[in-house]
Amino acid sequence: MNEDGTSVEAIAGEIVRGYMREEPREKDGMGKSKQEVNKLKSVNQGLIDNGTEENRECVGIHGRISSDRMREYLQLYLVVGSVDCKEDPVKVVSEALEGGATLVQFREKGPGSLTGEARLELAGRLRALCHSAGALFIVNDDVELALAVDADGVHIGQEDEAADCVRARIGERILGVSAITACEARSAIHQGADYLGIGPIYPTSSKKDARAVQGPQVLKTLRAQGIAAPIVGIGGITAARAAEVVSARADGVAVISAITQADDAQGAAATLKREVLRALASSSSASASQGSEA
Ligand SMILES: Cc1ncc(COP(=O)(O)OP(=O)(O)O)c(N)n1
Ligand SMILES: Cc1nc(C(=O)O)sc1CCOP(=O)(O)O
Ligand SMILES: [Mg+2]
Repeated sequence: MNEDGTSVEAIAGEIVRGYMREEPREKDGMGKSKQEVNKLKSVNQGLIDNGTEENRECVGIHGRISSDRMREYLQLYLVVGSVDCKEDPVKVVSEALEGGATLVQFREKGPGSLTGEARLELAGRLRALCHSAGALFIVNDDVELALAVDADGVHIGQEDEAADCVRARIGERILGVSAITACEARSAIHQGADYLGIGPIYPTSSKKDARAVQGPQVLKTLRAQGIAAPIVGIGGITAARAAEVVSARADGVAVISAITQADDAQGAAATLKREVLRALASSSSASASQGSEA
């Protein structure tokens, strides 16, 4: 509850309704024309429109997201908070979406991060941007914030609230869980995870309390141990390393610095996306030719 007696949910509702009322509009908050927004949507395949039936399918009205759909959204996953960005986070996210990011996680944590209404407002703003571009919007750690801004889902780690409790609180929204062992992965899936975040694959400077570096081998090992769930690799991933991560059988890559610290966030996202798509195509043609030899 705020000092004036308004609840966080009420403020969030107003913010989110404000964005939803205004869309679609001739120009969005970033000054994009309808044509530009449509172009963004076509960059992001598997599209959702804010407030349409197709959008609701992704966020839980029609049941949990399918694994196939989840895999598509994991292709280029931007994890972002205001402290990660060299520039205005709204600009960074907008450019990343233009470059082809398919999912954005709002991870507003650490020294200097936003709190209270500013945090809520930024979350609402990024959610609206993501939906305008046909991307998903997920909140890190904070279930209350995710529900307040009507996010598509929540990402939690092994040290956060238990996955089954979060699943109960978020209904059919998307649940992502961090894991590195097959035991953690199986338990997360059993408790309702829709995808797994596996890392750090490489050394990272973006998370001070990251676990030991795993290398891409962890992905192959998990697959060999029968973990078939949608997986995104995270930690130290750059455009030069993205193909290696996907070839090790991740469905996509999650990055902070490769986009938020780039001079050209759109270009960085586009290059990452191209590498991911190229690696996915060559993995699927390799498995098709293995199948035809069998
Ligand atoms: C996609 C993705 N994978 C892993 C993480 C890390 O989550 P967690 O271990 O809970 O650490 P914090 O991000 O909360 O510091 C993630 N955020 N996203
Ligand atoms: C948020 C996060 N989680 C990690 C994990 O290993 O679970 S690594 C990480 C930070 C990723 O940032 P960058 O792309 O800049 O390395
Ligand atoms: Mg966490």
